[in-house]
Amino acid sequence: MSGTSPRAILVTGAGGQLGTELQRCAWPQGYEIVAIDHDTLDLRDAGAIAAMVASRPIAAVINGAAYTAVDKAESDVVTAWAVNAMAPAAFGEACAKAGIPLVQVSTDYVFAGDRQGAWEVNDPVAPLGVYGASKLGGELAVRTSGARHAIVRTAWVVSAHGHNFIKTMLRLAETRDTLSVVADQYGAPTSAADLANVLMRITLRLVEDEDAPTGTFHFSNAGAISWADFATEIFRQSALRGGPSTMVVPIPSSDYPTPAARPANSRLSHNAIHAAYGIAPRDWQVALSDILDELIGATK
Ligand SMILES: NC(=O)C1=CN([C@@H]2O[C@H](COP(=O)(O)OP(=O)(O)OC[C@H]3O[C@@H](n4cnc5c(N)ncnc54)[C@H](O)[C@@H]3O)[C@@H](O)[C@H]2O)C=CC1
Repeated sequence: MSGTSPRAILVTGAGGQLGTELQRCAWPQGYEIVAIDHDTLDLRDAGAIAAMVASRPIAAVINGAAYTAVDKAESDVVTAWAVNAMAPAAFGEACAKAGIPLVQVSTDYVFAGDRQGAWEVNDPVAPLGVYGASKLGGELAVRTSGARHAIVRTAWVVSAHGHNFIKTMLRLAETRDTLSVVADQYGAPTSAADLANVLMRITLRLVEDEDAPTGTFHFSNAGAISWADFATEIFRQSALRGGPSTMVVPIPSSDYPTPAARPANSRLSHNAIHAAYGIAPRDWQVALSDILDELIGATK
């Protein structure tokens, strides 16, 4: 690409789990990642979003930022909707105007989680709380914006950075002999690094191929477990590395009340993303191992 300027991909949520991994991805030569966060652009400001997209040539937007404080959202409805619904609406409008694709990240929380099996992309949505409802608002805004788009729903995002279940478990294990963990909510963890790679692949296709598949897709790592199972495996693999470990006591969600209700079943089907993009996730245990390698070190 010598002599031509690189194609810029605007990434929001630069300091978050996903944004961090998107910056670590092996983007092909000729691409430049413009990763932004609060300090550059407050997503509550729709006008600033429009100005940002119009301010320079951009090849695509990946909107990975979100108001992710699920419990806090229950009492901070306006901010949750501003960041999770109005900002995607502004990106949708701006991307449609600029004629560039938009990749929007969404969540299993758009589903009620009230039946067995893995959720397909067209299954009925029925969010249980403000976070899920506001993310669904974002999906609808993007879908109707006129921008060429991919909406990628994910769940249980974990990585070596930021706030997530793995880091919380390891921290608590340092000081506790036992740990009570919810055993009646099911899903599959998603490595932020694996998700970032998938979003990179989709974004590159959308930029380079006008006929690339658009619409709604699901991505998580492969498997189906409860949070208690997840914690048990974290401690098993951590102990192998000489890291913190403790005993997991499985409890029902009713013993761990939270302001926001969570879906009991968060399993996401990979049928759509496999059919459209040939993407098949690796097992969650293998992804967990990579994260623990980074957090604790390789197996002793
Ligand atoms: N963390 C999880 O378990 C799940 C996350 N998701 C979705 O995946 C995506 C990525 O999540 P994570 O990386 O885990 O989130 P995170 O909480 O680690 O990062 C969120 C990012 O959004 C930015 N942000 C929030 N409000 C902003 C504002 N007003 N202006 C500018 N930036 C703002 C934060 O500064 C941060 O960089 C999000 O869209 C989230 O809704 C979906 C399902 C589960």
